[in-house]
Amino acid sequence: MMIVPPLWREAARFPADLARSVALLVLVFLAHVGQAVAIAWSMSAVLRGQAQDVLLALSMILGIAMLRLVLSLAQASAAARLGGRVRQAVRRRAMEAALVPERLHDTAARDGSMRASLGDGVDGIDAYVSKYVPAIVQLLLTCPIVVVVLLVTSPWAGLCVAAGVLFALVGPMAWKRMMARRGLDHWDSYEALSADLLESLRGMATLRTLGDVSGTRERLQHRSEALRRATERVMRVSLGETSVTDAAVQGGAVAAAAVAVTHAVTGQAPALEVYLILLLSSEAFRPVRELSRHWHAGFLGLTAVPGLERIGALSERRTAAPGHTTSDPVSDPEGGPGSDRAAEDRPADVLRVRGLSFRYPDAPRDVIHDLDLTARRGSLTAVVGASGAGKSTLFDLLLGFLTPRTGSIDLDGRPLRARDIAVVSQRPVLFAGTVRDNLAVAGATAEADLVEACRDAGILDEVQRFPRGFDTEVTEAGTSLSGGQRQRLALARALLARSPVLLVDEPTSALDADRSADVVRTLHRVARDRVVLMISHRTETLTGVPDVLSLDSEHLGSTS
Ligand SMILES: Nc1ncnc2c1ncn2[C@@H]1O[C@H](COP(=O)(O)OP(=O)(O)OP(=O)(O)O)[C@@H](O)[C@H]1O
Repeated sequence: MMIVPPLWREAARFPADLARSVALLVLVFLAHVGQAVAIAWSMSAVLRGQAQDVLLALSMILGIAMLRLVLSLAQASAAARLGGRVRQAVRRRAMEAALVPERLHDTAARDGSMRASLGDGVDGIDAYVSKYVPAIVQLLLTCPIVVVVLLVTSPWAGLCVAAGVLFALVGPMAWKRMMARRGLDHWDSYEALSADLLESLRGMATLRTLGDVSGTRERLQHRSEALRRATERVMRVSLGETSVTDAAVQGGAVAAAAVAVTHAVTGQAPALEVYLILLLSSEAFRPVRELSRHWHAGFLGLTAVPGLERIGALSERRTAAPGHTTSDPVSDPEGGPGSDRAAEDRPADVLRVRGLSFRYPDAPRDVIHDLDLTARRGSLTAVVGASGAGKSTLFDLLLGFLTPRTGSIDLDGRPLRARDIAVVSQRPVLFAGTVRDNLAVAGATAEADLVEACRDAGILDEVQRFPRGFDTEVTEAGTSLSGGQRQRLALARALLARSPVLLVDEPTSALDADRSADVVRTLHRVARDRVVLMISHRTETLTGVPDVLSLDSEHLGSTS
């Protein structure tokens, strides 16, 4: 028996569904017992030559069989409902825990592991909760009743069955720890293979360029081999568990049958009792056999728990990456950076950063130290600095993805909120869907707005040349578009957000000189209506920018 407390808690979150599933399972079991009693009665009636009783017993058997069929169907449906609800709740919590800005800086997080936990891990929990938990409860409720009935009918037969049930339950516990260890090893191997595979697929271009495709294939084959070995080890344990359970069940049933035969031979008990002992002792082991049948379900659930706990799917509270908090000082309570669809058309005048300091966990010193910065509506503000100077960190602080150690970030004298900001990153993310879907992430969907934003971002002519215009499908991660097109589409999306602050990280890195000049002109124009802060590595983009701020190793100082 594998009792996993976190999974019992998941089941207990839906007490009505759990109770319905267990109650129906118990009723199905009682139907089996009723049928066994009716069979015993019919057989003894045959022996006694009482045709009327035989007919009555046979119709009872038939009636109970029909009832059992209906109950079994209802039970399967109740179990599926319970499993489905638990699965949905766990996935919801996993999404809440995963889609947080802190994850951006969680250096231990691997997307492939997350995918494995959300897919097979959650399925494992469903199986445990919908099949294994009700089977345990059923066993605990029903086995003692049948054993007591048997003890009353024939103490020896009752004792044989009780010993068999106990041995079937306690026997496999002898290697419980080994079972858990092998299960977790198996899960770790599976997670590692999933994560490596996903990263290899994403990095295929790099692997090809570096000529390491075959090396990666080999590494994945090693992983796959490790998973195969782990699976075999698990199967061996499973075989052991099944053998012990089977031996206990068969041993108990045979011993009880021997007692029944002895009664029959010595004439100690009437035929009805002998048949009852034979049939009930078999029924007493039914819950044990069912539990054993769901062993795999229980095991899947058991192994999925650590992965799901790691991503915070088994607790209501959001988990933060190590060293970070889930609080968001630059956004208001309703609007975390994840809920920041910009809603405000109202322009703001000045973004002011005062005394800002930040240090990465375990880093020896601040990456941003006592930083002051002012960016105003009306003209473009650029931030320059050597690689590693902290430009991206500054943006992450402004966006609320990181929590400053000290300092404040204000917009027109009030704390900056995540929803005040639209952002164009160096490697903008586009999602699978149409061009329109990708632009609609920012909120506005009116055709005229899309056209205007795309024109401003210098992408309109290309979108209009696409076979289906705004309804052209963009493949996952925008791979069907060029780097420059992705960047300009992201700029259009940011313009549509109409946020009072626009952060742009090197907006021209993927553009040719003409396009680059166009985009910079657009930014100058946009900066008349909102605060625009631009990270720049290219000096040509700084032409005409009145405020160029240089981020040196520890603080920001104006060079303009
Ligand atoms: N998650 C992290 N954990 C620890 N240190 C980090 C982390 N992210 C960045 N750093 C460190 O912080 C410093 C600033 O990094 P940041 O990415 O902000 O620089 P940057 O100016 O944007 O560089 P680039 O121009 O190359 O993009 C670097 O020394 C970097 O190694």
